[in-house]
Amino acid sequence: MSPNAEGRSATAPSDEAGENPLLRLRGISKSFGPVRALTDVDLDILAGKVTALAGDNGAGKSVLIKCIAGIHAPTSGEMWWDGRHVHIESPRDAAALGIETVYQDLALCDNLDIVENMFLGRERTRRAALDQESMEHSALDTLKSLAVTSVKSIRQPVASLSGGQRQSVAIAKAVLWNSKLVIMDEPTAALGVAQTAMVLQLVRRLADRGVAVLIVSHNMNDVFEVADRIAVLHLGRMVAVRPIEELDRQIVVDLMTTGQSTRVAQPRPSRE
Ligand SMILES: Nc1ncnc2c1ncn2[C@@H]1O[C@H](COP(=O)(O)OP(=O)(O)OP(=O)(O)O)[C@@H](O)[C@H]1O
Repeated sequence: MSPNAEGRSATAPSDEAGENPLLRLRGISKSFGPVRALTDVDLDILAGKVTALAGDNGAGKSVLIKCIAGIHAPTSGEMWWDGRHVHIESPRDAAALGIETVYQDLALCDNLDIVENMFLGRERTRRAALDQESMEHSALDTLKSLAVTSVKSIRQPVASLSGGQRQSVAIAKAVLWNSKLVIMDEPTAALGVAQTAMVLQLVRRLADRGVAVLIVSHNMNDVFEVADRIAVLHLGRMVAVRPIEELDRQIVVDLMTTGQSTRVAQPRPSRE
């Protein structure tokens, strides 16, 4: 991760809402040869809030999260992390800042058990040997702190876990490593009703601990269940970033499909 090119101590432009975002994106564009995947995208990601990233197929959601995760380099645009100008040039840079991305199928290694997965690449050692006891304790404590009680043994290979349990372990891993921003790509896409509810509860708990969560989802029920705010991409442009109270499903669908909506949100019961 390099400081900004000019070496200036740039601070982020201030936000209209007066909140200091954990991550601020301004003017992010990304082209692949002649294909313009993102155009001039602005987005603030706030600690303690779930931001849902919505958009039709091909709108640019994956490209945007990959720019944040250090997989794609934006063609232009700027990013601030906690008020500091940054260039995230690799997944390692993203990890060093505290950004964890949970991809639907790639989050865990099937052949390893829960503890091994949670400590993969960051194993604890004691007297030149793996400190299994300490890793088991920490893994168990973290799962308990998130009220994940459905796994039988933390020494189970993750291949034997249900989809919801796998997502839970991936979320617990982010908590264990003190991630500040957790990006989740379609976390409930392969899950049934009960498991979806469990994972959404965990997403909420993550945010309630002060973690910023960015969740990509096509599922409007999930989005309205868990998100505090929704950002909508349309053909690579950010057409709206609004608190959930100002939106309803029809507005989000209008924004996703046409890039605009003239509707006013219908009042609905609060989530509490
Ligand atoms: N590596 C790449 N090379 C060329 N074009 C790409 C590449 N990755 C993405 N694109 C293009 O960028 C645009 C945005 O793609 P992206 O995958 O971000 O969409 P998405 O919103 O995630 O869609 P979906 O919901 O279908 O996953 C698409 O037109 C896509 O074809």
